[in-house]
Amino acid sequence: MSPTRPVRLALLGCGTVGTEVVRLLHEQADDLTARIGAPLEIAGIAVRRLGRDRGDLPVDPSLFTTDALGLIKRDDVDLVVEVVGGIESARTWLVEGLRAGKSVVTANKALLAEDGGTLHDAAAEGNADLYYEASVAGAIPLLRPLRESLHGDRVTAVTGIVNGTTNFILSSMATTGAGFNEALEEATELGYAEADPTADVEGFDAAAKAAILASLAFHTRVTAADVFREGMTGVTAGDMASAKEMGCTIKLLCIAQRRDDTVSVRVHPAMIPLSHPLAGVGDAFNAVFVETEAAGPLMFYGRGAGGRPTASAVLGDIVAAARNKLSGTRAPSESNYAKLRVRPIGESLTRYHISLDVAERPGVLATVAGVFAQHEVSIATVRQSGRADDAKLVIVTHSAPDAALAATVEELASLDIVRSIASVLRVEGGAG
Ligand SMILES: NC(=O)C1=CN([C@@H]2O[C@H](COP(=O)(O)OP(=O)(O)OC[C@H]3O[C@@H](n4cnc5c(N)ncnc54)[C@H](O)[C@@H]3O)[C@@H](O)[C@H]2O)C=CC1
Ligand SMILES: N[C@@H](CC=O)C(=O)O
Ligand code: NA
Repeated sequence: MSPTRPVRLALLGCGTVGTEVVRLLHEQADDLTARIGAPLEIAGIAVRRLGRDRGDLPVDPSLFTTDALGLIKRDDVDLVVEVVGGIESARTWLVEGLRAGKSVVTANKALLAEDGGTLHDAAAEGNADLYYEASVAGAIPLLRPLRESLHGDRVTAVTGIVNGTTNFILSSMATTGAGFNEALEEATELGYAEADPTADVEGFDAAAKAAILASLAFHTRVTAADVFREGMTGVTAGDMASAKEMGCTIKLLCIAQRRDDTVSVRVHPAMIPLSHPLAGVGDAFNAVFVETEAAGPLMFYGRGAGGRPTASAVLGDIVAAARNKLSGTRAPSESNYAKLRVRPIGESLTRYHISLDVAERPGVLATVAGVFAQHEVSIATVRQSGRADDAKLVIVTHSAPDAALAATVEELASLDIVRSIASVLRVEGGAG
């Protein structure tokens, strides 16, 4: 294309992120033109409903259309920017655009984690770019470092807080004692939550991000179905209080680890010591540790959710894709040569914090300890409190295969002397 002709983009979606993309395109138009070497122009904006009052959004109303596919197919569209979300329609749009040689910028982690392979294949077919920095950890530049800067190194682990909504809720529960519903409502108002916040609180959103991170880090296609997922709706005020007593807090973590030629990828709430760097990551902030063989530990921190921070990442990708268009080049394509086996959760090494209500009579502790021994799970600490019917045991284990820990908990639950299992939490980072 001629360097003087504007680069024209089809914007799909004008919600929390889409409106901020429009604003940034408007506010930074001159700088963007200088950085790209040609102006960026919005060719059209696909929305669900026409005629909605969009306040002071700096855009010509005639650009709105409800025909996303028709917009993508237009000859004057160079780039497709998708900030709608969801799977089916988005997949159709993006595959159509990529196959036709239109580069794509998307924030859609759900689609990338479910069927990223189809998008990457379509990008290769159409010789187009597929950028998705906003899909994981919002504004934080994380995917480009994994996709480019660290390609001379071997990543061994990626651990982090990658969901802003749940971090906002857990931080509120830990610091102000706010209730779950109240904190979720506030996170939704602030534009952090997904259209269906179940995706946040049940860990689906973090699991999608974990799959994307693991795919990039380990040069292996990892999908959401490969990720062990447990949400944070089971975390109670009691768990938080118990964590506090032990000098810990609770965070929803994404953990992807390489061991030999296998990887494990999991998302679950975990107890971590207050001295752990992730413990201090509050509000809707995200933080991700990347450990590599040569570089050692790297930490990425910033805003993982919210319209404007996410739009920043989208704009960065738009600039990269527009520059490539103008110079007739393409970003590095998908790297999935390693094809490592994904280990099931049962094979992952974890530690458990188990809180039990038990009968207070001689031999109870020995019986409980015997169950751990039988499953070859070693106990790190035991605390007993209360008397008579109120006796409570808090046990923290050493690291063991998750399957052995789960079997231990199952057997404990079946004992007469165990009145109830008050909580089971995994432990990370030396807590306990
Ligand atoms: N809000 C955030 O903090 C972040 C969001 N994302 C992702 O960005 C994407 C968009 O998220 P939000 O802006 O928060 O969602 P949103 O729900 O605020 O916006 C989506 C917009 O798409 C529109 N839409 C639905 N169906 C459509 C159709 N057929 N044609 C055209 N428009 C249609 C909706 O009316 C809505 O305005 C999602 O994939 C989300 O996972 C990624 C990172 C952060
Ligand atoms: N709902 C997500 C938005 C960003 O990806 C979150 O809360 O992190
Ligand atoms: Na990012």
